[in-house]
Amino acid sequence: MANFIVRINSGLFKSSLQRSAPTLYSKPIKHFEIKPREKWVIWGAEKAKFLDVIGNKFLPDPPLSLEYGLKKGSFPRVEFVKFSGVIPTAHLSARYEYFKDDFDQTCEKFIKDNTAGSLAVDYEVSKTNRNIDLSLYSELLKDLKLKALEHRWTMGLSNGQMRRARLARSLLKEPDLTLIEDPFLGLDPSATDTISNFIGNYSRSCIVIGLRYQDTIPKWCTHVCCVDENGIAFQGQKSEVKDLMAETRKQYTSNVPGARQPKYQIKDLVSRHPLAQVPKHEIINMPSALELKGLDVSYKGEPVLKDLHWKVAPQSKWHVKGDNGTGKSTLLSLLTADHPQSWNSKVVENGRPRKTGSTDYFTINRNIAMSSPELHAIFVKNSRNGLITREALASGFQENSSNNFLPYYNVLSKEQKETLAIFADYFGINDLLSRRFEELSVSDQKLVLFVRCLLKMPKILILDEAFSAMETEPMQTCHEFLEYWPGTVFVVSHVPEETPRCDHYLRLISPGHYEIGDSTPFSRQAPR
Ligand SMILES: Nc1ncnc2c1ncn2[C@@H]1O[C@H](COP(=O)(O)OP(=O)(O)OP(=O)(O)O)[C@@H](O)[C@H]1O
Repeated sequence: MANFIVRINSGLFKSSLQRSAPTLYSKPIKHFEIKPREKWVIWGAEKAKFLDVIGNKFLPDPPLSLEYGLKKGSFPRVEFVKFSGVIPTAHLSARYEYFKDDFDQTCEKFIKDNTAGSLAVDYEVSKTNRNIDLSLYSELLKDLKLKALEHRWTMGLSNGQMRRARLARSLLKEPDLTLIEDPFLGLDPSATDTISNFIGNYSRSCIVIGLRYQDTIPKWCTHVCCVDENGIAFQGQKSEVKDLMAETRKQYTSNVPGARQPKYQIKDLVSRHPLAQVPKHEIINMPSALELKGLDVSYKGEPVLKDLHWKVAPQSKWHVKGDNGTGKSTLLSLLTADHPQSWNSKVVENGRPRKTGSTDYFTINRNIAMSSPELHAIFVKNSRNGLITREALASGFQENSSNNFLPYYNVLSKEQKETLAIFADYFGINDLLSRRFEELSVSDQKLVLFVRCLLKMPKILILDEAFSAMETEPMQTCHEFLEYWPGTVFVVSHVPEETPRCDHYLRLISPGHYEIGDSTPFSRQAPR
């Protein structure tokens, strides 16, 4: 067996066999090599593309310029762990409506990934004949803190829980090379430590992770490869490239003045919001935008939210905090009526209790817009059918549903088209409008989803991990914009740098335990 895991020698890469197909980078990659026991971080805005290169997703030219150090004749076993949402295709409502048949598998089955079945029938069909190493299975469950979730339904896992399950599922396949993009996004600090320590100590597969310029490089990392649109910018042992990294980080994470030169100003955008013209004294006298009067939510008798009292004034900005699995998404899905227990007189909107018959899903959602990992996953999936960015944005005007992808731009009124154009200009996404959503960088996709949820001028804006995976500059533009936004805002975010300024916070701790308070600026997170 060769003494390397993967190696590139003078390779150009293409996405198609066609002669005229453009190459991924203008110049060949001279040399890149990962040896056993090395722990690499692929670093920078173009990390996803480079992970795909070393994961054999592009065609190397010449063919042997990309090699895997395996026994002759065997295929490289490469696993990609991508965390774009909960189970792809699961909209929030599907997550909470009990066990639609496409998704009704337990966490154990999801991780073992060798049979398919449905609650509709009482037999299962084998998907593979691979042998599952049951001792590895138990080890992964223990190390990734999944034991208690083993018999739970996969659809009901929170984002953080699902990430750990996905990682276990990939590693159980005993890959030679495991590629993980942004392994820490959306994780609370203790889950971040769990996953980071786990990856650092794991020795049964070579794990390579992709991180953004602004991310902290984990202590266990031995080598860094910085990539940009031209390929490898620099690479080497972490200690050798330390200074280059500091310089690069400074360059990319500071605002580049003049890079975006919008024709419009924030006031031109927010003045379109119905609350923008309402004087302060009238806002103060309005009923609460939302009030929870002792809300309880449980799953099969297990409480998640218990006796929750919460009053939200119009125009206030809230940071909804809490460790993975404490019920943040459950709470938000209740607000958007995606949760079966949403018809609850303990939920009071604008002074009116929400009882069955008193309002409906569409009326509620006329005033709410959101960006969330679930929605992101659905957009990526839909864009495989050709959804372009302009249409992705236009769908933001759909009054009643965040989940409608039929072409809509041509149906928009003149005023709506103008709003879309002004927002696209301000956020610097004009050049993306005719591109397919799926082709955009993850950072641009997130930016488009953010802009999309502003367009219908919602009274309530829900930003669930809306800025994770966004590059610093566009994120700062969005945060600055939110300072002037006249609607009520709920933010869910685990990372201080990704959290826009909020006036208050609600911290969910455990069922029946929560804290409400005024936000203070975040202290910076301790490095991992
Ligand atoms: N349909 C369901 N059936 C059973 N349990 C569920 C269901 N939906 C959610 N849960 C459980 O309820 C708890 C709260 O989940 P929720 O997704 O609301 O947490 P969260 O705070 O948003 O987590 P994260 O930060 O990881 O996104 C979790 O333990 C989750 O496994």
